[in-house]
Amino acid sequence: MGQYDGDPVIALRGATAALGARQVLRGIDLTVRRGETVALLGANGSGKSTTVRAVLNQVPLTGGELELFGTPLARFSAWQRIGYVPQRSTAASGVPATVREVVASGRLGRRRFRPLGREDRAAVRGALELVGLAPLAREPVDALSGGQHQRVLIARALAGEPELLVMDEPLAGVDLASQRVLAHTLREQVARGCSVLLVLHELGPLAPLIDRAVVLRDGRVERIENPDRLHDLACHPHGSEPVGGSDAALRIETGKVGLAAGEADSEARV
Ligand SMILES: Nc1ncnc2c1ncn2[C@@H]1O[C@H](COP(=O)(O)OP(=O)(O)OP(=O)(O)O)[C@@H](O)[C@H]1O
Repeated sequence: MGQYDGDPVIALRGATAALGARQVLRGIDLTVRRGETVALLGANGSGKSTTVRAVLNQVPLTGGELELFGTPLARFSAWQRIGYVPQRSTAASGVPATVREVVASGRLGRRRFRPLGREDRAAVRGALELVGLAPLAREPVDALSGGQHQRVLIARALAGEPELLVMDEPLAGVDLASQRVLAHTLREQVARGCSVLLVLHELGPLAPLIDRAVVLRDGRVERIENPDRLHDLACHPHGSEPVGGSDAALRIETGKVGLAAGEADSEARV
């Protein structure tokens, strides 16, 4: 953690999106800079997953702009630079596969259907070790617990050696031991310069790793919290105690961050 004057790896400005007939994102500004770890918080249905899926181009924007690694979405194709751990999914697909095979599939974007080379094998091995699954590498994924599945999905994302890691509720259904493994893993990723965007309900053991928490409400950014407030947020993740009142404009970090509803500042490091 420290100063983040690096280039934005995610720059989402004024993003709006709909699911079916429902307007789900109502003007989201979100910037994640190189080396930064940003948490998206908010109540159920506030739009966290949709924001993440918009960043990954899984949900089309109806308005606003998205740049990834400085490139407008329409021209962006380097998806192998991004590792994604989806929400509450399982690594088992019904097709028999070992832990190692699932993790190795995270190299597909890098090796473009060539057989696994030495670098690929080293990356897969490293990812398995990082999440503590090396001893289970040959096990069928179907035989794993929920928390172990989550570790497989994280290892799959890490195997691609991403520059940006996007995780949707990586702590969901994960015991404390696995949460600590995840905290260790994230720390390692950040140490090698990776940027991280993660959806969380509770900060838990990840709290010390978070540089900024962006709290969503009803498809908008309600407020942003810097590390000083993260301890309180760990106790009140859904903003039961808004700082300065929920309508007040919070001035954080550079002093440019206007957070009152409808006051999203495109300069803001939101
Ligand atoms: N396929 C869909 N069609 C219509 N509305 C949807 C669909 N999927 C989600 N929504 C609605 O979009 C809103 C935002 O959903 P989203 O999953 O982004 O919220 P979230 O903040 O990630 O919630 P949670 O914490 O429960 O995961 C919710 O009100 C949800 O009901």
